[in-house]
Amino acid sequence: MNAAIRAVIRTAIFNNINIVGIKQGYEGLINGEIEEMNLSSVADIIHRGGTILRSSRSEEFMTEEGFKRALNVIKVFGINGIIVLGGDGSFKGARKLANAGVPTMGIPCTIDNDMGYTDYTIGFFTAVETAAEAIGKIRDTSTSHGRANIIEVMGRNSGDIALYSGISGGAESIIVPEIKFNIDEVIKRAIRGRNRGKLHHIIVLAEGVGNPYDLAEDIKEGSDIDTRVTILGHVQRGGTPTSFDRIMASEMGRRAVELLLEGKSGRALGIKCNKVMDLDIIEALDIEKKFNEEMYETAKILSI
Ligand SMILES: Nc1ncnc2c1ncn2[C@@H]1O[C@H](COP(=O)(O)OP(=O)(O)OP(=O)(O)O)[C@@H](O)[C@H]1O
Ligand SMILES: O=P(O)(O)OC[C@H]1O[C@](O)(CO)[C@@H](O)[C@@H]1O
Repeated sequence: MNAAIRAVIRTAIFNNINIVGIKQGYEGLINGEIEEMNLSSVADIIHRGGTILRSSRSEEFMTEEGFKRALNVIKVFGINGIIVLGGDGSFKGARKLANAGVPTMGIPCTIDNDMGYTDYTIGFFTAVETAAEAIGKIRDTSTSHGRANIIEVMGRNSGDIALYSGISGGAESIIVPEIKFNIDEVIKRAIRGRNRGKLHHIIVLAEGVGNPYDLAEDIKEGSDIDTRVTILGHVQRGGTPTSFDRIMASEMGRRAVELLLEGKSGRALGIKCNKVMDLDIIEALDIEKKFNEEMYETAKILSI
């Protein structure tokens, strides 16, 4: 996210526009936590994880009263345009602001990659990299002990982190919310692997599909293979961003400012076939995220 903040601020300054940073997302907007930004405000952050502006989940912004307060702060601070960095929840807020007459742009920043209108969201590949690295490390101990290891990754309702990190990490099974899973098939794979001399066994589980500890019990019972669980958790939300994330963030950040300068509002930035694009934020939110079943099939074929 920092790379996107840097791109927005530098592009604004390049175009001689005064720019402020709103701290803590919509919560900070309501409370007037707003700071003047300059070239140095974003120095030395392109390679840092997290966000210098910090983040929050704001219940208040979703109330009529809270939203009115936000509009008032926008007026008081003389803000003529807002660039929202976040996932679909943040975009719903951005759409509301645009409908209320505040020129608004949305840049997709979420590790979940759960926004249907864009191929990728900023942060996703960094989370995948972290998960894949963890899988590699767990695979070493899986081999040493001859165990099965379940690694639960994040993604809310999206299985993309599980799918991409599972393929990168050579997982034997990948369990995602989009595809109904069959425990017998998972057990069969574990037994098949063991019978042909495989020492490790990696199962990547997307959060929310099921309890990883129950799954471990079932695998142990069905295959007689000792099975351990690792829940990766928030480690996936930090760390040095990948170059691809930084590049997407830089391109989208620049474009978001330029679109505002062109007088546009209510647009969602995204990436399609390696090109930065934008479309109406209402349309963007209506596009359903499609799970990449072909890629899932690849994972199944390769882990035979
Ligand atoms: N329907 C809505 N209308 C107005 N504002 C909303 C709406 N949904 C969410 N928001 C605002 O956007 C904020 C961020 O949304 P949310 O917590 O869902 O995260 P997100 O943007 O989807 O990103 P993440 O991927 O981190 O979950 C919420 O805390 C809330 O203030
Ligand atoms: O950090 P919190 O508020 O518990 O939210 C966790 C959720 O946020 C995400 O990390 C990003 O949306 C999801 O993958 C996860 O389900």
